[in-house]
Amino acid sequence: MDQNQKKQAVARAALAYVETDTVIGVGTGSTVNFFIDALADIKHKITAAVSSSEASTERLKKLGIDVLSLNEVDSLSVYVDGADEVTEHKHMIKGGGAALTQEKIVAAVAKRFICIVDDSKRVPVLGKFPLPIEVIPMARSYVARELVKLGGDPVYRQGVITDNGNVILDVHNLDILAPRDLEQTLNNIPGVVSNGIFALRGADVVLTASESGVATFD
Ligand SMILES: O=C(CO)[C@H](O)[C@H](O)COP(=O)(O)O
Repeated sequence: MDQNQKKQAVARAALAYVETDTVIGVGTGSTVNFFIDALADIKHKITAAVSSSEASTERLKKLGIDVLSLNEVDSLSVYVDGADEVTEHKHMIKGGGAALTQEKIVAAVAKRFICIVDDSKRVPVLGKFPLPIEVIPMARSYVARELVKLGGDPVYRQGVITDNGNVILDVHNLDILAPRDLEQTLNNIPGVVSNGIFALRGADVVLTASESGVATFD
């Protein structure tokens, strides 16, 4: 089974968490793209979707799935998204696709966060994957200096502008042993819009695809 087959298998497994006649939240990335494609087969089951990126919105609409803005809904039954890393505590690093801020907002509204990954994303401790941080452009150098003080090595993601008009710093070599504390600390740096640690609101269910099938961890 190659990585794409694993992504497809875990994406299909997430369909079991889609509740009838509800609005669902949809994440961003290659794993979620398989989920969107699978969702198209049961699109009449749901009322609509709220998307976390322009890319996912475009894919959902192309497949005939109604997309609402988050301001039009009070709640989401479920939010389905991938991750760059996930631990046994269901803490994640996200933002490899630069959509972390909208992902965090849409996830916050959802009753349940279903994280869909292949087994390459499961880690004992977060931090091998460089931590994405979305930053207001004029604060980039200041925020980078603050990140160095915290022991990180920030790298400006050249040529990437987020859907919110901001830039991304990818922080290497951060010690993420206390993810909830670090998530809060990073949020408090002026100029940081959001950071890719999802621990204060982690996943509720992690579905992991491996050679032996899809495992559920809840
Ligand atoms: O956080 C994300 C995008 O901002 C993605 O969920 C994360 O990067 C995983 O992507 P993929 O499924 O392509 O590996």
